[in-house]
Amino acid sequence: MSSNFGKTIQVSTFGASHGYAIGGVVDGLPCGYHINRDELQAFLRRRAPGQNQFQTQRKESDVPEFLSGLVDDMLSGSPLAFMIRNTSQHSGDYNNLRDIPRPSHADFTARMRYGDKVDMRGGGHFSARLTAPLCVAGGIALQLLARKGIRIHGHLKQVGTIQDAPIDMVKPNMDALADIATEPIAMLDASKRQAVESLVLKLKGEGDSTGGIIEVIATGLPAGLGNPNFDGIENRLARVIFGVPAIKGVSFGGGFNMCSALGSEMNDAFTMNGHTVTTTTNNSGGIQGGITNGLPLVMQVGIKPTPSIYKEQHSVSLSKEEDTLLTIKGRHDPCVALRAVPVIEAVTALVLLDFLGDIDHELR
Ligand SMILES: Cc1cc2nc3c(=O)[nH]c(=O)nc-3n(C[C@H](O)[C@H](O)[C@H](O)COP(=O)(O)O)c2cc1C
Ligand SMILES: C=C(O[C@@H]1CC(C(=O)O)=C[C@@H](OP(=O)(O)O)[C@H]1O)C(=O)O
Repeated sequence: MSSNFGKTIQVSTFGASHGYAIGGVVDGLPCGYHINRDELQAFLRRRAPGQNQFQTQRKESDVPEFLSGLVDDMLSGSPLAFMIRNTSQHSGDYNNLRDIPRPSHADFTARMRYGDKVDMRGGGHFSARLTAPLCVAGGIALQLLARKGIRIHGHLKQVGTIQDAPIDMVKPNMDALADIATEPIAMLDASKRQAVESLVLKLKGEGDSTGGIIEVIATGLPAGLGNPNFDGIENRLARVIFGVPAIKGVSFGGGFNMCSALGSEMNDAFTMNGHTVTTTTNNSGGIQGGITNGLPLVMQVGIKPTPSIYKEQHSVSLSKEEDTLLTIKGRHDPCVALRAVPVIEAVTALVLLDFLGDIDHELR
């Protein structure tokens, strides 16, 4: 299983949900940057499991142990390697799933690809547990980008059918987004947060799950980042974002709403702001031709409902080759989108840092 991405900043993740540890290696980070470990840990806490009633009850502290590349909290320029020990595996919960695959998890396809010895306890290497190392690498990338004046924040644009207040795509209020980052339901509109809490608790009680849409915004990017035709900002973001489990779609700016609209409604008119070319709207989401135009990068990420639900489901017994009913155990998120906001921020930061490394010699 190959798990790596990046050109100037190369990231790989390793481990399995119920193995000894998970971790990552990041090559190409610059030398001599101080990393604020408290800030990094606070970022990891936003994703960590078992922190409130809206999440999986598996508790992991998710404290990374740095093996190389960080000396006295300073990046040393050599490959950054780290691991996070797993401490709360309940592997017995997965015994029946060796024979009866969970609908819409990776149990069946992993077995088709790798055979019946594949370790799928807790989702194995396919598990969202592997998003913790992404957040370690991405949390560091966010700190490096912040020093270049680049900010990345996300919110839950939608959970089930409940929609958050829209953001201004030309002048997003990044402080407001930063303020809600540690909310268990990262929505700007407090009344919608309450509605989502009720929905998620109701679904949890019923043994069901729901999906959502995360919107991530990056500001402070220079115009001119990205390459045609297969190596643009959208291309590389989509490749890495689809590496996050449960992602089913990525769109930019006006997204799919533009498909049924008119050009006269959607085109972003150019205008001068002093000596800078800008646009009056930002339906392009800050990207045209795969290249940044200097406007905020705006991206929506569609997330499916958690596949592991506690309702009885139809599946098959692989050994008996017959249809059967499945009831699962384990500790699962009723809505994975809630914990995925920092994950999408993290991978966005890694991809953007990778592009900036091409043009910014300080970041090499
Ligand atoms: C933050 C996060 C938490 C997740 N938690 C769970 C979970 O508790 N139970 C589960 O079945 N799937 C969970 N998933 C999703 C599965 O890992 C994912 O659906 C599965 O690996 C199959 O991959 P696919 O949905 O991309 O096809 C989570 C995903 C994310 C991003
Ligand atoms: C452990 C994490 O999330 C896990 C992601 C996950 C899955 O199928 O993706 C299934 C569950 O695993 P388990 O049954 O072992 O508790 C979640 O708890 C984590 O995010 O750190």
